[in-house]
Amino acid sequence: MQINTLIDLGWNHFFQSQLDLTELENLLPFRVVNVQRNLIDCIGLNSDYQAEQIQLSTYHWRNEEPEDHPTVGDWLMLDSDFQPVKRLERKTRIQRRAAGHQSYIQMIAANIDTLFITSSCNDDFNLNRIERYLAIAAESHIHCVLVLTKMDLCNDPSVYLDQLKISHPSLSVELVNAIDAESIAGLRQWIASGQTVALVGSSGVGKSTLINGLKGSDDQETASIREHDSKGRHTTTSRSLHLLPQGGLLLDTPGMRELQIVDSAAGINSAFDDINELARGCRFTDCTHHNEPGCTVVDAVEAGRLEPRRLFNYQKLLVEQARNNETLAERRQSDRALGKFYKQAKLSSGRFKKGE
Ligand SMILES: Nc1nc2c(ncn2[C@@H]2O[C@H](COP(=O)(O)OP(=O)(O)OP(=O)(O)O)[C@@H](O)[C@H]2O)c(=O)[nH]1
Ligand SMILES: [Zn+2]
Repeated sequence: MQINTLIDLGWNHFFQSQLDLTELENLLPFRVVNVQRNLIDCIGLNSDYQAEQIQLSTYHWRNEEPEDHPTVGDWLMLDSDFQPVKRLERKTRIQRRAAGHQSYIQMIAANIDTLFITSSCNDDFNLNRIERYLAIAAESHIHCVLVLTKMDLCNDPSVYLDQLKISHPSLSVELVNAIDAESIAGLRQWIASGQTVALVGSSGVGKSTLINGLKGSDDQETASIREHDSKGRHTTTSRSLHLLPQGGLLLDTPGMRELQIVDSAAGINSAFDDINELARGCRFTDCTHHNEPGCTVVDAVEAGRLEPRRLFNYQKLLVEQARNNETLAERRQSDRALGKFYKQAKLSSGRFKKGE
């Protein structure tokens, strides 16, 4: 697609408002489209308003924390020699804390507007996994759309749609055959011009098929951008941020594809706000909703107003999150507590089943 304005690359008021007049006049915003080892590819408009791809070294950020290094989706401000001056604050961020290292945060992607949680209409469909992705997105207030693929291979998609209606009545769901261009056309409503969408989901659900379908066969994004680096060499790298022919951008990196761990309790609590709402009535403020007296969450499960599966998944994600944020020494200590949790959870689920 032709890049005419920065808006085509996802620029908006949030980024512009971080600059003063002098910076606006003298610096060029470039968006990071790929990061490999010590090299960063970014696209922006040069001073003649021509789209240009630049390759930078990460040297400028050598003394900064890993989370402050540029990641795919970031906006960088460059001077007229295409040298980095600063990185703009991120609107949203997907990050991962390296297991066992409380301090090491690795950025996976930045400035995603919408997350396509991809699942197929078969055995891959798993509400717990969908909730895990919802919690990751909630951590950074990223809007989610559930894309259910392989509808053509499924006799009765209503089996899945009905489950979603009960568990997640307000979640937007798109049922598609990822191989069929007409079928995926409806997804475009979620990828408006200047919007950045990322895909997550298990291997084989159809993420690559969707990306290729949305990009279309006439892949002109390479042709319309001049490639240039500081040494004037041309570079060809496969990008992680793709410009779509109708506008909008698709972010696809191995890190996004492997996304598993929910990093913050805030994300989990926000994705399970119904449980938090119920928990306000619990007698104890630190109620774990297992077997404490006066627990309104357990009451809701027993009364059929909350799925036991959903409560268990919430508790499991919180335990996992806490464990991921521990140092190795703390982790050994808490392994015993984790065993206790599973025992307790098993007892509770047995109790719920009896009550059904
Ligand atoms: N019939 C049908 N086949 C599909 C659909 N979506 C994907 N497939 C097929 O499923 C297989 C896997 O699809 P991919 O797009 O490679 O899956 P992926 O999610 O990118 O997998 P990873 O690269 O491992 O993450 C391919 O053979 C696709 O052609 C669909 O909606 N209907
Ligand atoms: Zn409780």
